Parts: sequence; structure tokens; C-alpha cells
Amino acid sequence: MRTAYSVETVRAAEGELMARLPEGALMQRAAAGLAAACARLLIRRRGRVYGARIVLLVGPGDNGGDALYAGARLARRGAGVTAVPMDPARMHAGGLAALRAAGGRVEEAVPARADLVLDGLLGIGGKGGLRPAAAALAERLPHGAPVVAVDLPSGVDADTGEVAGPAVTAEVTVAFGAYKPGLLIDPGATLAGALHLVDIGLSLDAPDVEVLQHADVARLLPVPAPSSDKYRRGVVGVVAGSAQYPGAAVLAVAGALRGGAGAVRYVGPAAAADAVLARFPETLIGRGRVQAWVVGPGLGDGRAGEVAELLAQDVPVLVDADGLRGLDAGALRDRSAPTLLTPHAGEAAALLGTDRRAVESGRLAAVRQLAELYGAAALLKGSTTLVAAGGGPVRVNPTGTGWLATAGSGDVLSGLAGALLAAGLSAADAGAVGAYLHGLAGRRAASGAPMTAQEIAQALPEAWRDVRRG
Ligand SMILES: NC(=O)C1=CN([C@@H]2O[C@H](COP(=O)(O)OP(=O)(O)OC[C@H]3O[C@@H](n4cnc5c(N)ncnc54)[C@H](O)[C@@H]3O)[C@@H](O)[C@H]2O)[C@@H](O)CC1
Ligand SMILES: Nc1ncnc2c1ncn2[C@@H]1O[C@H](COP(=O)(O)OP(=O)(O)O)[C@@H](O)[C@H]1O
Ligand SMILES: [K+]
Repeated sequence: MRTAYSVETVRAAEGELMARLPEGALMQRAAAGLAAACARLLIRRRGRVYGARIVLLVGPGDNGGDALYAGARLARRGAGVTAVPMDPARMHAGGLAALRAAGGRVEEAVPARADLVLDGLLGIGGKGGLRPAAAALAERLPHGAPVVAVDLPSGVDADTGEVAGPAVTAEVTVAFGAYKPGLLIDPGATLAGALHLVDIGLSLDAPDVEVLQHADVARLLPVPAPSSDKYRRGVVGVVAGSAQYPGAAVLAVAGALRGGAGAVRYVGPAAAADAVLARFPETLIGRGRVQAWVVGPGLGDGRAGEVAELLAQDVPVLVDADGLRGLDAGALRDRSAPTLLTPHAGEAAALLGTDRRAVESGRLAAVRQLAELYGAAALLKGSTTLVAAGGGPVRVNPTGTGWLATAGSGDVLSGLAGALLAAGLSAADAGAVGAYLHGLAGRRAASGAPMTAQEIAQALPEAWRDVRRG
């Protein structure tokens, strides 16, 4: 499990630790870890640190200070280090003195050639996108030189991953004390590249954000026991599709069958049921007992009554797509069985009474609000799918790929996550594990070329195997 902490939490932990340590000790720990990571990268690329040309982009705050002290350490190992300040009048004084003492230089223009660039423009004190002076430096990086971001790629919002203007794209980000949410959530996550954590001795409690990895997902997968029967494995009921959208029923059932349920029961119009049976003869048709319902994909208009009826039952329910229209927040909050809502940004905006742009620009806040307002687990689909529940850490899915943005892909996810609910996972776990497997299957199915939603479902068994192999 990878975890991340908000700027407020990190600053509080830093404050506590700094009060007990000599001045500057934390920055020295950070700079030592940063210099070691840079040295490893240089050795991998060119065999040694000695003789490497290193450019430091230096902002006005402590982020620039880290870069300067790390630059000094690398200069002492024989690298040629040039610092380029965002504002020559505002540079960390101690860091600058250390760099100069180690033989480093300061120049106003970014050198044309380098073996490595350290982005020390802005860290957790950065607000908004890069302002013009910083953007001008970031836009003139030496061609082909790898960029190591100091704590955070400059221009990325540490708490949300939002990028409000120009920003640095890093090959590696060396984070101090803790990952920040913006390193794990797109677009920030993509700009951050590979992540490396330097322990500076912070003590931190519950994270704000967490990311599951193979081992975490493997522990949650509902693998049948020797004594299992199909009812114990879980029966998932799918209420999806309509005369107009029969395909949604087929895709949701496909996801559910691959989701580890013992059986899938389909409830819907005859035309859709025929389409489901033609593809999946193992499907049970018509109402009956289930361990979880999936309701919504391709339902069409005017079905809110049916959705409310399912929500009145004391079984777990996943609500997606058309099922999300006109939900009664009070009724949802009163439910005692788990509920999982799986909107995309547009549906989330309608549920929150805001517009899509507001959701897109503040995805972390939006998913938390959804969970709170509806008293449910909320899975917000998109380039990094987020899952929130009960005020706990927000789960960020790391397996997504843009290839998943294909019609019907969400229908497969709802069937899959519904089957996990039926197998007994909590709503938050079903959402997070579902999104994880869905992303892996999408990568498997696409492997660099377009694929269809049906192929995502077909690749789910391979995704399970990948996860179980570790
Ligand atoms: N606080 C600590 O104990 C430690 C902090 N460390 C480093 O300190 C960093 C935070 O340092 P600071 O709080 O000084 O903040 P930063 O160095 O991130 O930046 C703050 C400065 O940048 C300017 N600025 C903000 N947004 C800008 C924008 N969009 N364009 C241009 N300029 C902008 C502000 O005016 C301010 O002067 C961390 O990210 C980390 O690198 C590490 O040394 C470890 C210890
Ligand atoms: N850029 C992207 N990167 C990764 N995953 C994406 C991206 N865009 C969409 N997705 C995923 O694709 C699926 C689309 O679902 P949805 O929006 O419900 O579409 P549909 O209704 O056509 O099935 C979701 O799982 C979503 O998270
Ligand atoms: K930075």
C-alpha cells in the first residue's frame, strides 16, 4: 500500500520534528536523500557522478534550498553544478553558500546541455500554476536531460494533483517524509514519473490518500474455499439495459460473471434478456434472492421507482449511470446495507448539484462530498478513479489507462464491482478492487491498440492471475 498525506498534515509533522532537532537538520536529511537518488540515476545512465553536468532550477523557498544543498553534495563528488535561480534576489542563503563552497556556479540562463536537471522551483509551498519567471525556466530545459523533481514537480498542486498552468514533467520525483496526494492523482501523477521516498523521520498517522498494490488487492480477492458453493460465493443481480440499450445489460453481466460471483441473475426487458442469454447462457433470468444488486447501466429514463425499490431492500446495492438520476440522499443515508455509487464526472456533478467542470477541477473534494452527502461509498470514474467512504482515506486507482475510455467500459466495471460486493467485500473494497482489476484488464486488452468494452471483460481473468501472481 502506498500512502499520501496532505500538505497541512506534513507541515504539522515537520513542525513537531523540527522543534526537537537542530536548525536545518531536516533539510540536510532531505538533501542527502535527494543527492543519493540523483547519484544513483547518474551512475545508471553514465557510470559515474564525476564529471556530470547538473543544472539546478532554484525557486525562492526551501524547495530551492533542498536543490542547492543536494547540488553541493554532488559537486563534492566531482559533478559540475550550475544553479539557475527563478529570482536571483531570493535564494536559500545557506544552500547557496554551500553550493558555492563546493565549487558550484550560479547563472541566469539555463545551460544548453546537461546530464541531469533538478527541479527545485516549487514544493509544497507552491500555489497555482508556475508564474512567468518559473515557467520560462521550465520551458527551456536542456534537451534530453532527465529531470528529478524535488519533493513535487513544480506547478503541480500538492494536495490534489491539479495543474493550473505550465508545469515540470519529471522522470523521477524524490519526495520528503511522505508522498503528497498530488503525486498519486492525475494529472500530477503522470508528471511525477517514478516515485522515490526519502525518510526524514516524520511521524504520521492516518493517511489522506492511499493506493492499493497487487498484494493488497490479492488479499481482498474472493477466491472460493474448498467448501464453497455458488450461493456462498455470492449471487449478483443485474438490473440494467432496456429495449433501447440492450448492450449495457450484456456488458454488465459480462463484468459480473468475471467478478467472482457464484451466479449472475439478470432482471430486465425480454429483448435485453435474450441478448444476455445469447452471449451468456449461464445467466439466471428474473427476480430472486441475491447477495447484491447492480442497478443502472443502460436503464434509460423513468426507472427511478425501480431503483428506489432495490435500495429499500437490506442487501448491498451498486448504483451506476441512469440509476443515479434522482437519488434520494436521505433514503440512502438511512440504509444499513452497503451502497456503492459509481458516477463519472458528469453524473457526480448532477448528484452534487454542481457542474462538471467543478468536479473535474476538484475530484478529491468531489468524491469525499459524494460519500458524505449520500452516506455511501463513492467511486468517481475518470483518468484516476477515486473511491471514498466514511471519512477514511480516499483510494486512488493506479491501474487506469486512457484506453478504458471506450463506450460500455463503465458497464463492465459496474458488473464487476457488484459481483465483488455480492462476494462480501465492503463497498469501498469492492469499488477499489473493481477499478484495479478493470484497469489491469484494460491494459491487457489494449496493449497499445484500441479495444472494446467486451474485450476488457474478456481480459479480466488475466488481470486476476496477474494480481494473484504478485
Ligand atoms: N518544512 C520542512 O521541514 C522541510 C521542507 N522541505 C522542503 O521545503 C519545501 C517547502 O518549502 P517552502 O515552504 O519554502 O515552499 P516552496 O519552496 O515550495 O515555495 C515557496 C515560495 O514560492 C513562491 N511561489 C508560490 N507559488 C508560486 C508560483 N506558482 N510561481 C512562482 N512562485 C511561487 C512563494 O512566494 C514562496 O516564496 C518542501 O516542498 C520541501 O522541498 C525539506 O527541506 C524537508 C524539510
Ligand atoms: N482517461 C482515462 N484514463 C483512465 N480511465 C479512464 C479514462 N477515461 C475514462 N476512463 C474509465 O473508463 C470507464 C468509462 O466509464 P463510463 O464513463 O461509465 O463510460 P460508459 O458509460 O461508456 O461505460 C471508467 O471506468 C473510467 O474510469
Ligand atoms: K519541485
